[in-house]
Amino acid sequence: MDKPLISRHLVDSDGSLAEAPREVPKVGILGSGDFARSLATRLVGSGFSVVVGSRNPKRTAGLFPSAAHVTLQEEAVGSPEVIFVAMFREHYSTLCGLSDQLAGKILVDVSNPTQQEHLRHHESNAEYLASLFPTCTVVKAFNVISAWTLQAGPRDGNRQVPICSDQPEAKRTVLELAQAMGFTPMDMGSLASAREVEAMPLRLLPGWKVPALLALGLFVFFYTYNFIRDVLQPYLQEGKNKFYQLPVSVVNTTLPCVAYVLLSLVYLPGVVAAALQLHRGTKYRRFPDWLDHWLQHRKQMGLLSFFCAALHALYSFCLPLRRSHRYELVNQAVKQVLTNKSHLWIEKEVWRMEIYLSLGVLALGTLSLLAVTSLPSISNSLNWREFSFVQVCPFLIDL
Ligand SMILES: NC(=O)C1=CN([C@@H]2O[C@H](COP(=O)(O)OP(=O)(O)OC[C@H]3O[C@@H](n4cnc5c(N)ncnc54)[C@H](OP(=O)(O)O)[C@@H]3O)[C@@H](O)[C@H]2O)C=CC1
Ligand SMILES: [Fe+3]
Repeated sequence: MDKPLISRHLVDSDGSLAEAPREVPKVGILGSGDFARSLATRLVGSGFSVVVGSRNPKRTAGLFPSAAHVTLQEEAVGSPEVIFVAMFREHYSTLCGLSDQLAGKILVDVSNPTQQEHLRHHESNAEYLASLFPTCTVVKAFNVISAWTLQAGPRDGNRQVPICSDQPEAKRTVLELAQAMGFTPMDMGSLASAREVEAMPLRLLPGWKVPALLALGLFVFFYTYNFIRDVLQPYLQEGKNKFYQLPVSVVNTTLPCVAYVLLSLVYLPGVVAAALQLHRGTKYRRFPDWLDHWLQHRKQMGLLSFFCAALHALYSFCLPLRRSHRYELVNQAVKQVLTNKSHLWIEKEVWRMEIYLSLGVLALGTLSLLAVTSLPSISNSLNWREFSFVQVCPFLIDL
């Protein structure tokens, strides 16, 4: 995305281009790492003029979109009112030489501490930055957004950006900036909340409670149904004792049911959302809360669906290991010898197994390939892997 998507030119009534009356808002970025690059790409794409401050602009300029101006730190902080500090906490103090140029500006702290750093420091990174630059206004924002999401663009699931600052005017400026970039800003109050905001990405498995409970509920429901159908009914009606099937067979029949329902719940909200947009005739209105929550849980439901499908594949490959299966095989072989008929060669079953095996190997191969190719993005986000998992789920469920 080299050029701004939002043109700053206006079209006159006669069709000719006229200059926009407003100046292109300029945003500064200090740092030239992964986050800075993705941020610059998104800002340029959202119509902002971007100036990047680097210790070594010659080396890093080629990594940024051509519309972004990459220069030395001291030159970059001159004109923009809003400056993103895309650096780690331990390097903040190296900026102290720029204090005079930075005076009166809005500094946006995007940093994320590690678990150890979070426990070690009692004040948040944003408050530390504010203490180093008392003449600036520090706003905490964008730390929950990965470099990958910034580059790929916000999705329904992860577009919320918590923002906090002690200065309402500066906070409003950054809120508007986040909105212009396609995110949904969330006002978290004063800078004292920064510690809480910085803890957000550290929370393990956020948003897993509802999908996990849903998967458990579905499992209990389908397990009970399969138990009644495959075990209880034959016992009551024909006196057959099939209770040995409870740990493996019934579980294995239940898993794909759960996987399919979860997978359909991953795709369904997208369809509902599209239908709602068509009905409303616009895509610029908020979805109702229930749909928003549902959309936000798609990643977790997709991964749980994949987990159930993978478990089903594993169980299916282990089925022939059971003693009961060996007994059935021997039983059939004896019958075959006695009746002199080839009962064991059931053409349909043979083909079924061949196709299952080949699909299984294909799915495993694809998964390994995806795992290898997604390694570079692992540090950034789960999104790509979520996409891959959801795509391969139907293959695995069919096993
Ligand atoms: N990567 C991500 O997905 C996310 C990152 N963040 C936060 O963004 C910030 C930057 O992260 P990221 O871009 O991944 O990190 P990188 O290591 O890729 O980039 C850090 C940048 O800091 C600059 N820098 C300035 N002074 C120093 C110094 N003394 N020593 C080393 N580097 C220095 C460097 O730019 P130069 O050499 O040009 O001066 C360097 O490119 C961090 O605080 C991180 O927590 C937040 C959310 C997500
Ligand atoms: Fe199956």
